[in-house]
Amino acid sequence: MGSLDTMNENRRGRAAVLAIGTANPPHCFCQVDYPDFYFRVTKSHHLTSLKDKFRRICEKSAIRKRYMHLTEDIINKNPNLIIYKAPSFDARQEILVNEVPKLGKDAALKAIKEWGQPISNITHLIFCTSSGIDMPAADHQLAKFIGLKSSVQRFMLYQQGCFAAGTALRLAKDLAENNPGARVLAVCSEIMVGSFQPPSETHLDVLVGSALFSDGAAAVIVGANPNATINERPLFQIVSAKQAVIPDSDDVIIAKIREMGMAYYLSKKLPNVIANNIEQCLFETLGPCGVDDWNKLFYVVHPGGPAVLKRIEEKLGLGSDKLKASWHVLSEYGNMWSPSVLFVLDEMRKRSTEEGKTAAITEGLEWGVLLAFGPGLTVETVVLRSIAADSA
Ligand SMILES: CC(=O)CC(=O)SCCNC(=O)CCNC(=O)[C@H](O)C(C)(C)COP(=O)(O)OP(=O)(O)OC[C@H]1O[C@@H](n2cnc3c(N)ncnc32)[C@H](O)[C@@H]1OP(=O)(O)O
Repeated sequence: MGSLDTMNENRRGRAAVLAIGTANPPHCFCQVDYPDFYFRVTKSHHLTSLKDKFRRICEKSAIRKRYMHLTEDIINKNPNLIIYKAPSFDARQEILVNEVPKLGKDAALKAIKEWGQPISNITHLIFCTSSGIDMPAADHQLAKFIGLKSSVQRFMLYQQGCFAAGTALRLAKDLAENNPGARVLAVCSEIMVGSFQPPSETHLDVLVGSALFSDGAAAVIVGANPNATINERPLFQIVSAKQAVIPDSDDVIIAKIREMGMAYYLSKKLPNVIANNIEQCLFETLGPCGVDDWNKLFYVVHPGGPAVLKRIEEKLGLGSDKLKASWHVLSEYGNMWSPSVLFVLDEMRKRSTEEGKTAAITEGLEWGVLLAFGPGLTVETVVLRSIAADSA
């Protein structure tokens, strides 16, 4: 691992995550109760074999609970939401353009509180969502909600799916390292009202998404040269950030925005395609530093689904606890798309605090990697260096 230290050169001036905040809507659904709820509110009782299949998927999902903005009341007020392919775009949009920035605000305010600096010190805003689309966009709404100054430089990343947090960290790193004094607020916020569909015998992938997807938002503050005199503390340095597209995988995740809302398709190949290509992404990033034992890193992996995490563990030969933060987020929150991987990052540093480790991550490891993936298939590989609380 010695040559990873070459990545440590010029570490002054390198961007770091300075704070993390997360938020969920108030309604919590227990996974064990969800099949009854889902088939009742969509008036699909008669589809008994589909319900049995959905129950099997829920049982295998490794999810204990999820949070959702969507309630029975909202569904009753918008009856087209439960008719497969019925035009319902306007009703979905109405909810999303209002709620996505609000949920983002809750996460952003938590991150800002932890950071402890005045909101006026934020110089850049990155907002990511695949839930709803409007102009002025969700970044503008969030800036108003939290009172960002009007000179803040905004970047809106729409429709990147589950890899968007990796893209946001990559962009935040560039901004923080190339604009002296920059403090970047990056927010990912998703609400599944756009993708909610009733069970359909002709579109079985809907059962998978309905069992896994959930709502959440996460925010980070990123900056270089943290100012210790005002108590700015780096949690994770962003050492490098790279995007790659897996060849011939365009058809593995598809999401089409249509009058029926988001029509998504999840190939059964997905867990294997990701797992078969993840080592190449790690080699390209960490191979030149001589890293060949993947167990010497800590992992912040998008909890796309249990099969995805299992296949990655198998392919990389990881010990059974290496992805435990991802499994935990999957269990307690489900797959929230873009914010998921930032929930995992948050979980990592919370665990280390509880376990009294000196480094900011479990197992006391200094070097780690964040892996976020989504449509394309696109993989974001972000190398992180954990900063020990006592040496920050
Ligand atoms: C949005 C983004 O940008 C990024 C994302 O995160 S997209 C979401 C990525 N995640 C996925 O696609 C889910 C990956 N799959 C899984 O995690 C698991 O396969 C699972 C939870 C769905 C099922 O668990 P499993 O241990 O594989 O159980 P398994 O018995 O093989 O499958 C259960 C049922 O689901 C069905 N199933 C699995 N994957 C399916 C798919 N993609 N489409 C339709 N049905 C599927 C199986 O056919 C099976 O049906 P039967 O019980 O009738 O035989």
